[in-house]
Amino acid sequence: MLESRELTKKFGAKTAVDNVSLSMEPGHVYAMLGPNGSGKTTWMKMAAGLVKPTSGEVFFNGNPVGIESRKDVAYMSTEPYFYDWMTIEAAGKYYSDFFEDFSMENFLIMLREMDLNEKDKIRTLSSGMVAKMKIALTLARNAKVYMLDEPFNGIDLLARDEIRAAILKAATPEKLLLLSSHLVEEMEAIADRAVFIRKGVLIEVRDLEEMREVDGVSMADRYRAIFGHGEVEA
Ligand SMILES: Nc1ncnc2c1ncn2[C@@H]1O[C@H](COP(=O)(O)OP(=O)(O)OP(=O)(O)O)[C@@H](O)[C@H]1O
Repeated sequence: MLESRELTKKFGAKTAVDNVSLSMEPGHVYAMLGPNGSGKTTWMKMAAGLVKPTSGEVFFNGNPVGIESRKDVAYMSTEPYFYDWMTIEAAGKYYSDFFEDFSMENFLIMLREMDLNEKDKIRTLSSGMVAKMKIALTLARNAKVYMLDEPFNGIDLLARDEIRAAILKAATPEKLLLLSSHLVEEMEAIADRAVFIRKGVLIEVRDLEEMREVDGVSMADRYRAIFGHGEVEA
Protein backbone atom coordinates (compact mmCIF):
# COMPACT_ATOMS: atom_id res chain seq x y z
CA MET A 1 0.00 0.00 0.00
CA LEU A 2 2.80 2.44 0.94
CA GLU A 3 6.02 1.61 -0.82
CA SER A 4 9.34 3.34 -1.32
CA ARG A 5 11.51 2.17 -4.19
CA GLU A 6 15.23 2.90 -4.13
CA LEU A 7 14.41 6.10 -2.29
CA THR A 8 17.28 8.51 -1.67
CA LYS A 9 17.45 11.99 -0.21
CA LYS A 10 20.64 14.00 -0.09
CA PHE A 11 21.15 17.34 1.62
CA GLY A 12 24.36 18.60 0.04
CA ALA A 13 27.02 16.00 0.78
CA LYS A 14 24.84 14.34 3.45
CA THR A 15 22.77 11.31 2.43
CA ALA A 16 19.80 11.33 4.82
CA VAL A 17 17.97 8.39 3.18
CA ASP A 18 20.04 5.96 1.19
CA ASN A 19 18.38 3.78 -1.46
CA VAL A 20 15.56 2.56 0.77
CA SER A 21 13.12 0.05 -0.73
CA LEU A 22 10.37 -0.69 1.73
CA SER A 23 6.75 -1.78 1.59
CA MET A 24 4.12 -1.37 4.29
CA GLU A 25 0.60 -2.78 4.46
CA PRO A 26 -2.65 -1.79 6.14
CA GLY A 27 -3.73 -3.60 9.29
CA HIS A 28 -0.35 -3.05 10.90
CA VAL A 29 1.30 -0.61 13.24
CA TYR A 30 4.91 -0.07 12.23
CA ALA A 31 7.56 1.33 14.53
CA MET A 32 10.34 3.13 12.68
CA LEU A 33 13.43 2.88 14.82
CA GLY A 34 16.95 4.17 14.58
CA PRO A 35 19.31 6.50 16.43
CA ASN A 36 19.21 10.29 15.95
CA GLY A 37 19.81 11.34 12.39
CA SER A 38 18.94 7.93 10.86
CA GLY A 39 16.61 9.44 8.29
CA LYS A 40 13.24 8.55 9.85
CA THR A 41 11.75 12.02 9.56
CA THR A 42 13.14 12.49 6.06
CA TRP A 43 11.65 9.16 4.91
CA MET A 44 8.26 10.06 6.41
CA LYS A 45 8.24 13.52 4.85
CA MET A 46 8.95 12.03 1.44
CA ALA A 47 6.21 9.42 1.99
CA ALA A 48 3.84 12.24 2.97
CA GLY A 49 4.71 14.03 -0.28
CA LEU A 50 6.22 16.99 1.59
CA VAL A 51 9.86 16.53 0.62
CA LYS A 52 11.05 15.74 -2.88
CA PRO A 53 13.36 12.73 -3.18
CA THR A 54 16.76 13.13 -4.79
CA SER A 55 16.08 9.83 -6.55
CA GLY A 56 13.65 6.94 -6.27
CA GLU A 57 9.94 7.16 -5.61
CA VAL A 58 7.23 6.53 -3.06
CA PHE A 59 3.99 4.92 -4.14
CA PHE A 60 0.65 4.94 -2.39
CA ASN A 61 -1.70 2.26 -3.70
CA GLY A 62 0.44 2.03 -6.82
CA ASN A 63 0.48 5.78 -7.60
CA PRO A 64 3.38 8.15 -6.95
CA VAL A 65 2.74 10.22 -3.82
CA GLY A 66 1.78 13.83 -4.40
CA ILE A 67 -1.19 16.12 -4.00
CA GLU A 68 -3.69 13.26 -4.47
CA SER A 69 -2.16 10.97 -1.84
CA ARG A 70 -1.98 13.79 0.70
CA LYS A 71 -5.72 13.32 1.09
CA ASP A 72 -5.15 9.78 2.33
CA VAL A 73 -1.98 10.24 4.31
CA ALA A 74 -2.17 12.03 7.66
CA TYR A 75 1.27 13.09 8.83
CA MET A 76 2.06 14.50 12.25
CA SER A 77 5.28 16.46 12.19
CA THR A 78 7.53 17.22 15.15
CA GLU A 79 7.54 20.87 14.08
CA PRO A 80 4.80 23.26 15.24
CA TYR A 81 2.22 23.83 12.52
CA PHE A 82 -0.45 26.00 14.11
CA TYR A 83 -0.56 29.42 15.74
CA ASP A 84 -0.27 29.48 19.50
CA TRP A 85 -2.84 32.27 19.89
CA MET A 86 -5.48 29.84 18.65
CA THR A 87 -7.71 27.86 20.96
CA ILE A 88 -7.67 24.06 20.59
CA GLU A 89 -11.12 24.35 19.01
CA ALA A 90 -9.85 26.90 16.47
CA ALA A 91 -6.99 24.54 15.57
CA GLY A 92 -9.67 21.90 14.89
CA LYS A 93 -11.59 24.34 12.66
CA TYR A 94 -8.35 25.16 10.85
CA TYR A 95 -7.85 21.45 10.21
CA SER A 96 -11.44 20.96 9.08
CA ASP A 97 -11.00 23.77 6.53
CA PHE A 98 -7.86 22.13 5.27
CA PHE A 99 -8.78 18.43 5.30
CA GLU A 100 -12.08 17.17 3.95
CA ASP A 101 -11.77 13.98 6.01
CA PHE A 102 -11.37 15.80 9.34
CA SER A 103 -14.15 15.01 11.83
CA MET A 104 -14.80 17.75 14.39
CA GLU A 105 -17.00 15.29 16.26
CA ASN A 106 -14.20 12.74 16.59
CA PHE A 107 -11.77 15.49 17.49
CA LEU A 108 -13.97 16.65 20.38
CA ILE A 109 -14.45 13.05 21.57
CA MET A 110 -10.68 12.53 21.57
CA LEU A 111 -10.13 15.78 23.46
CA ARG A 112 -12.52 14.54 26.18
CA GLU A 113 -10.73 11.19 26.33
CA MET A 114 -7.40 12.96 26.68
CA ASP A 115 -8.70 15.40 29.26
CA LEU A 116 -8.23 18.53 27.12
CA ASN A 117 -10.52 21.54 27.04
CA GLU A 118 -11.21 22.88 23.55
CA LYS A 119 -11.62 26.42 24.88
CA ASP A 120 -8.00 26.55 26.10
CA LYS A 121 -5.52 28.64 24.14
CA ILE A 122 -2.62 26.66 22.72
CA ARG A 123 -0.05 29.00 24.24
CA THR A 124 -1.33 28.14 27.74
CA LEU A 125 -0.85 24.39 27.24
CA SER A 126 2.03 22.30 28.58
CA SER A 127 4.16 20.46 26.02
CA GLY A 128 2.39 17.19 26.89
CA MET A 129 -1.01 18.82 26.31
CA VAL A 130 0.17 20.15 22.94
CA ALA A 131 1.39 16.64 22.05
CA LYS A 132 -2.04 15.22 22.87
CA MET A 133 -3.77 17.90 20.83
CA LYS A 134 -1.53 17.17 17.84
CA ILE A 135 -2.38 13.46 18.08
CA ALA A 136 -6.10 14.28 18.27
CA LEU A 137 -5.85 16.64 15.27
CA THR A 138 -4.10 13.98 13.21
CA LEU A 139 -6.22 10.99 14.23
CA ALA A 140 -9.49 12.92 13.79
CA ARG A 141 -8.84 12.68 10.06
CA ASN A 142 -10.35 9.67 8.33
CA ALA A 143 -7.14 8.91 6.44
CA LYS A 144 -5.82 5.58 5.24
CA VAL A 145 -2.28 6.12 6.50
CA TYR A 146 -1.27 7.83 9.74
CA MET A 147 2.37 8.73 10.20
CA LEU A 148 3.24 10.10 13.61
CA ASP A 149 6.75 11.42 14.09
CA GLU A 150 7.82 11.07 17.71
CA PRO A 151 4.38 11.04 19.34
CA PHE A 152 5.77 10.28 22.83
CA ASN A 153 8.86 12.41 23.20
CA GLY A 154 8.88 14.54 26.32
CA ILE A 155 5.49 13.21 27.41
CA ASP A 156 4.77 11.99 30.95
CA LEU A 157 3.62 8.45 31.65
CA LEU A 158 -0.07 9.25 32.09
CA ALA A 159 -0.25 11.33 28.93
CA ARG A 160 1.60 8.54 27.13
CA ASP A 161 -1.11 6.11 28.27
CA GLU A 162 -3.76 8.41 26.78
CA ILE A 163 -1.85 8.82 23.53
CA ARG A 164 -1.27 5.07 23.31
CA ALA A 165 -5.01 4.41 23.80
CA ALA A 166 -5.89 6.93 21.07
CA ILE A 167 -3.40 5.34 18.65
CA LEU A 168 -4.59 1.80 19.35
CA LYS A 169 -8.19 2.88 18.79
CA ALA A 170 -7.20 4.25 15.38
CA ALA A 171 -5.36 1.05 14.42
CA THR A 172 -8.14 -0.74 12.56
CA PRO A 173 -7.55 -3.47 9.91
CA GLU A 174 -7.94 -1.08 6.98
CA LYS A 175 -5.48 1.53 8.32
CA LEU A 176 -1.72 1.71 8.19
CA LEU A 177 0.05 3.38 11.09
CA LEU A 178 3.71 4.32 11.17
CA LEU A 179 5.26 5.76 14.32
CA SER A 180 8.78 6.91 14.98
CA SER A 181 10.11 7.05 18.50
CA HIS A 182 13.19 6.56 20.61
CA LEU A 183 11.04 5.08 23.36
CA VAL A 184 11.57 1.54 22.18
CA GLU A 185 9.82 -0.17 25.07
CA GLU A 186 6.84 2.16 24.72
CA MET A 187 6.62 1.28 21.04
CA GLU A 188 6.71 -2.42 21.81
CA ALA A 189 3.27 -2.10 23.43
CA ILE A 190 1.77 -0.63 20.26
CA ALA A 191 3.56 -1.82 17.17
CA ASP A 192 3.41 -5.24 15.54
CA ARG A 193 6.15 -4.56 12.99
CA ALA A 194 9.46 -2.75 13.22
CA VAL A 195 11.50 -0.95 10.60
CA PHE A 196 15.15 -0.57 11.63
CA ILE A 197 17.07 2.17 9.87
CA ARG A 198 20.65 3.33 10.41
CA LYS A 199 22.41 6.26 8.75
CA GLY A 200 19.74 6.35 6.07
CA VAL A 201 20.10 2.66 5.24
CA LEU A 202 17.27 0.20 5.83
CA ILE A 203 18.55 -2.63 8.01
CA GLU A 204 15.40 -4.79 8.18
CA VAL A 205 11.63 -4.90 8.58
CA ARG A 206 10.46 -7.43 11.16
CA ASP A 207 7.20 -8.90 12.33
CA LEU A 208 7.48 -8.58 16.08
CA GLU A 209 5.44 -11.63 17.03
CA GLU A 210 7.45 -13.79 14.69
CA MET A 211 10.66 -12.30 16.02
CA ARG A 212 9.62 -13.04 19.60
CA GLU A 213 8.50 -16.59 18.78
CA VAL A 214 11.19 -17.66 16.32
CA ASP A 215 14.21 -15.72 17.53
CA GLY A 216 13.05 -15.33 21.13
CA VAL A 217 13.94 -11.62 21.17
CA SER A 218 11.97 -8.46 21.86
CA MET A 219 12.09 -5.31 19.77
CA ALA A 220 14.34 -3.71 22.39
CA ASP A 221 16.71 -6.74 22.27
CA ARG A 222 16.88 -6.44 18.51
CA TYR A 223 17.44 -2.70 18.71
CA ARG A 224 20.38 -3.28 21.06
CA ALA A 225 21.78 -5.97 18.78
CA ILE A 226 21.62 -3.73 15.71
CA PHE A 227 22.58 -0.36 17.09
CA GLY A 228 23.88 -0.98 20.47
CA HIS A 229 26.62 -0.68 22.84
CA GLY A 230 24.28 -2.36 25.32
CA GLU A 231 22.15 0.76 25.75
CA VAL A 232 18.81 1.65 24.23
CA GLU A 233 18.45 5.35 23.54
CA ALA A 234 15.89 7.16 25.60
N1 LIG B 1 16.67 20.19 5.81
C1 LIG B 1 17.83 19.56 6.02
N2 LIG B 1 19.01 20.10 5.62
C2 LIG B 1 20.17 19.49 5.85
N3 LIG B 1 20.30 18.29 6.46
C3 LIG B 1 19.17 17.71 6.89
C4 LIG B 1 17.88 18.30 6.71
N4 LIG B 1 16.94 17.47 7.23
C5 LIG B 1 17.62 16.41 7.73
N5 LIG B 1 18.95 16.54 7.53
C6 LIG B 1 19.99 15.59 7.92
O1 LIG B 1 19.60 14.31 7.46
C7 LIG B 1 19.90 13.31 8.42
C8 LIG B 1 18.63 12.55 8.78
O2 LIG B 1 17.80 13.41 9.52
P1 LIG B 1 16.34 12.99 10.00
O3 LIG B 1 15.75 14.15 10.71
O4 LIG B 1 15.60 12.42 8.87
O5 LIG B 1 16.69 11.81 11.03
P2 LIG B 1 15.81 11.16 12.18
O6 LIG B 1 16.10 9.69 12.14
O7 LIG B 1 14.39 11.57 12.06
O8 LIG B 1 16.49 11.78 13.46
P3 LIG B 1 15.90 12.08 14.95
O9 LIG B 1 15.68 10.74 15.55
O10 LIG B 1 17.03 12.81 15.59
O11 LIG B 1 14.66 12.88 14.78
C9 LIG B 1 20.56 14.03 9.59
O12 LIG B 1 21.96 13.93 9.45
C10 LIG B 1 20.12 15.47 9.43
O13 LIG B 1 21.09 16.35 9.92
